[in-house]
Amino acid sequence: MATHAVEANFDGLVGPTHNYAGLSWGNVASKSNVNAVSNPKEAALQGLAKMKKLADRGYVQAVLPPHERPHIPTLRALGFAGSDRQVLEQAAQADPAILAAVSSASAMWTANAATVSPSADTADHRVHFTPANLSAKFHRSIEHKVTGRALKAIFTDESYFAHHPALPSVSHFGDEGAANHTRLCAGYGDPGVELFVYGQAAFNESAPAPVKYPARQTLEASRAIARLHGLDDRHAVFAQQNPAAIDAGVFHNDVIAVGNGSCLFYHELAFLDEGGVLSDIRARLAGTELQPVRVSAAEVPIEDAVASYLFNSQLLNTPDGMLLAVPGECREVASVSRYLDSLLQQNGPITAVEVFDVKQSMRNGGGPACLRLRVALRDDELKAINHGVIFTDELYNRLTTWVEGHYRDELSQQDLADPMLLEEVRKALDELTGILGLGSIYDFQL
Ligand SMILES: NCCC[C@H](NC(=O)CCC(=O)O)C(=O)O
Repeated sequence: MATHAVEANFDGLVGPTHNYAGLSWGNVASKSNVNAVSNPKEAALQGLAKMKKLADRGYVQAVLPPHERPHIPTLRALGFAGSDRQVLEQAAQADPAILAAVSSASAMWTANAATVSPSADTADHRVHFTPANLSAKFHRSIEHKVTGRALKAIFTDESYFAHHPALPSVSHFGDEGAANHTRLCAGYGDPGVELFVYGQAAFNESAPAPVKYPARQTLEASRAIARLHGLDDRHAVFAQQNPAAIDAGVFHNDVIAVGNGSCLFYHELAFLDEGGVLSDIRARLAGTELQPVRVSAAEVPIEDAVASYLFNSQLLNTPDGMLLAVPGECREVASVSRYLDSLLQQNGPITAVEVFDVKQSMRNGGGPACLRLRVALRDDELKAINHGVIFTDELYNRLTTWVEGHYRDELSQQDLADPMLLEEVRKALDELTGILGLGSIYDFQL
């Protein structure tokens, strides 16, 4: 009999400094909304509403905490000194771009928090976690330490869970976590095929690479993660992302493909070698047939896929098929809306579509799939985790009250220098670790 397991979705709770700083070259939405005034309260409530809707349908939903921002220890490491207030003041004066980078709420996109390999795939049969170094962007490269602390505070039992430090933080080992990793399997408890998608081979200068925008993930990083997690050749496939897709604004593979169970939903331009990817998966997938759902450029031009974030959807099992949880923007782009209608007529694995409003996050290039980290857990593993982060009606109510009490409904780039903001954030986060039962994970708490 197959082992029973579930997929738990760990959504990032949007932090109180959610703002639009245009920090991500290659991410079209981030660049085009630079300097817009954000609404952190609305952003956090939109995220909570998504979690609530999915929890209400019976999915195992959990939350990962936001990070401490602005991050004063990083500013100190860069030479700003004095009291916390003076550090802020100096940074704001000397280099507002640095202040913006250390103030980003980007840890909300937990698809980039880590790569997770379920125990059915790994050599020691534990669930393995490696926080992503996110070395391609300075504002994201400062996330992995606290991410690692949060994951260790949740997945505490070492007989079930193994934690690795992030890979060396240099471009050769650029790693963006689960956004470039998807798992195909029969059931969540069965051995699966982990598909690692990379943008570039770092140690081979003649290999194909994008020319306009950076490739954030390297083959060498993906291979290192597979080694660390104890995945042998039966459980890992490495595929190069189409460089042309990166140059069209597909900065992570989850902007152009998503997999769940035996289904791979993808755009024809997602991979450099589409046929090779499918046959590599098929050769390894046990107990089920791969069900590819391929979207052609004639149906949905790649620009429309990027503008709508069609593929940055959550693909979830339902009793009679799969649900595609899409961002609202999908109904605003004509080709995509038409495609979604036709998808439901196809008699394929995807049998339902539901729209989620995560506009605040979308304006920084993060859709429903970016906001969640998937962790497949056997029943005994699920039991072993710290349950303070599991979503219930009670937690939803507490977090909603917490957001309403601590978050601003407007934040501009100038506000990032406000010393009151730093105080508000620390007060809020200190309370949050109590609500979630995480102990001390932030630098200001240590
Ligand atoms: N998976 C979605 C990640 C989106 C994220 N955006 C940002 O960091 C934009 C932040 C800003 O521009 O203020 C990124 O590009 O890594």
